[in-house]
Amino acid sequence: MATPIGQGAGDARRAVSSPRPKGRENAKNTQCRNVSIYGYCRYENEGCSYNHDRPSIPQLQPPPGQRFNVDSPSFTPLQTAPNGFSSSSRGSTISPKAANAAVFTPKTNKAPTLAPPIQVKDTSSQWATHDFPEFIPQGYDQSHVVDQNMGVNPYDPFTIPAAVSSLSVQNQSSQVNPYAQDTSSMGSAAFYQNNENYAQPLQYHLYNPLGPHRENLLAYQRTAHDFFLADDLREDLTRKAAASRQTLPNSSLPPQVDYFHSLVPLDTNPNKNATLFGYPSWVYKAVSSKDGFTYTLRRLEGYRLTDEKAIREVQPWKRIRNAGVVTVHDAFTTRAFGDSSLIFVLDYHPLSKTLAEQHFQYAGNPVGNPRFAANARPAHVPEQVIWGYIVQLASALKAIHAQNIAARLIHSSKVIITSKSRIRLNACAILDVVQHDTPRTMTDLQQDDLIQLGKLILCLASNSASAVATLQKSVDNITRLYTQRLKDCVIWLLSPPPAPSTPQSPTGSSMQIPTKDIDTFLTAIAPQLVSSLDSALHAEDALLSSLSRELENSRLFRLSAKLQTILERDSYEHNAQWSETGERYILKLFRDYVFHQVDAQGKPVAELGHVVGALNKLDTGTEEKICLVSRDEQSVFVVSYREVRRAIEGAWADLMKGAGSIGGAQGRR
Ligand SMILES: Nc1ncnc2c1ncn2[C@@H]1O[C@H](COP(=O)(O)OP(=O)(O)OP(=O)(O)O)[C@@H](O)[C@H]1O
Repeated sequence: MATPIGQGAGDARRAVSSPRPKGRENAKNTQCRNVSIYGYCRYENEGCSYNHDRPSIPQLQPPPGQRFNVDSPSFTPLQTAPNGFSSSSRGSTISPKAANAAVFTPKTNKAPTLAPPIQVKDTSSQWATHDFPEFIPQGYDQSHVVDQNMGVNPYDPFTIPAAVSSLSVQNQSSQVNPYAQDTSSMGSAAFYQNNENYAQPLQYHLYNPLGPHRENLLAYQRTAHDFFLADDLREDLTRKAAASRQTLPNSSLPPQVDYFHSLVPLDTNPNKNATLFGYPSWVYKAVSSKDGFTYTLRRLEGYRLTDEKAIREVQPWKRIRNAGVVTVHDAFTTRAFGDSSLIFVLDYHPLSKTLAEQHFQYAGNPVGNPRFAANARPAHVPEQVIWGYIVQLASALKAIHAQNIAARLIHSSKVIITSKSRIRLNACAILDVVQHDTPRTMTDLQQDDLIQLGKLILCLASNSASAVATLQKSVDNITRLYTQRLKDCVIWLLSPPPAPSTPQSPTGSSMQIPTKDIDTFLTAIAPQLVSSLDSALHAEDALLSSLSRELENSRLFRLSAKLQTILERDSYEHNAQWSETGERYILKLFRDYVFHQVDAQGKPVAELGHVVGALNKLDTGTEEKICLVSRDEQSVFVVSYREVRRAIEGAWADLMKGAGSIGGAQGRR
């Protein structure tokens, strides 16, 4: 435990090598002030001249009138169950005498918190009637024997580690402990308690970042990036979160549209193009009062529903769950906008852009889209990106055609980019409702999907939304910047499907004409599928790695929260353990050590690396020692992280014993 090393101040960050206390002539008559709570003076072997009286350690003796002999029951440790408790079943090798002997009951100063009830035969056994000396295991480091006068907990081999006892408190009160560490391996932890060779369970060593290591960098050379989520990813997620929370007070939009409220327009283009749907369309973000989630509402202005069956066309779309399709949730008509409008409820993907906004100059906007500079030229789309789009759209079409429906609208303004190179079809189900009475067959519509896909790829490869107007020329131009394979792919998609009848070859045998459908297309682009899958797996690895950094943050946050929950509580102000000589005083000093560092001139030091490093070492419970200095610089303690950790766990367990509920009144104070 904490070893006070006397008066004097020092740099709290200084490596610990404190001078030996000076002796005095009559020091032997004076009780050493450097004795730790375990009765151990670290300078004793180096000639400390103070008095180190300790209580004598009783040795294992037979009770009076008895001698140990071969028939004496030998001490056999109870078989330890995986949970660390002694098993009640005894081995068959115990002699009958041993079986009749009283159960060995360790004498401790404090009842163990979690020990299972031990049955003591109190009448028949002489062992129970005599004052049996305390059992000291061989090889036990006696420096841990406690000086009773120090008033702290003695060493007790049966004491459950604080972490376990806090667990027990948690279990007893059936509360969820939000600060609890993973206790899945506590069974083995209990088994190895106080063992010299005890290795910390693996979960305490999770913070083991692989290189490059930044420890040797100076504070100003480090960035928060070293410890937390990458800046670009964090900013992206934060901006998306902010966008999805955005509201528009005082807007002229209706406050309520069916079960949606808080409408915010996503459409910044006031010039509506009615050619795609046959109606001008508007897009809003809105919050559902059914589930509180944010959705996208696409409104077709001026639509009048004449046939109830039309709106039921949305049903099969609700079943489509594909990463390349914006999920359709519902459709309804409303008069909330002062007209008769048709509303489609879709998933909301914050800050998404359409392919047209991303890759083309906004052709339909004479004023110029504010997101693009007036003279901005669209950048050339790399072939790898185009293949990525093809694979995603092909996968979406596969899922759609498998449900015996068709996308019907694959257009650069109706495909959105939701994150880097991630696209989704965004106008599904709309034409199914609006053109409900179309005479076209499903096969025809599905064939048209492939042609529309070919046109979209052609536009992307030509960097122009109007490339389809000069189809042949645009196709010929593809090979200037892209491979022949991409050109072949576009030509195949644009070409009409083969005739349904199987023609006869000149020799009279039937010829196999390849069908034109999404399955054939997927087979043809198999190499691109593989490379796309590889890219997706790499992206997943990168995200998982980022996620693991956040995992550490949550662990450290919980540890820090635990520390702050324990410290500075009114109810503990007059508690001896928290006094300046008490066992838990070091927790206050440790808090100062971690968060209130000052330099030699007394100026605040705010070094994130130090905070993260110290909390990690605390969580791990390393044996590394640190020097804690009181604010008045009159007391200096040398403690290991392990000791601080134990003190925290003990204090936390005490706190939880008195807590009504962990998140309750006491917890919130
Ligand atoms: N599901 C969605 N989630 C988030 N944003 C969306 C969603 N659907 C569309 N948006 C955004 O709304 C804006 C308008 O979309 P819209 O489909 O109306 O495109 P547009 O270019 O305005 O086409 P049109 O000229 O046909 O109106 C775009 O910036 C788009 O990114």
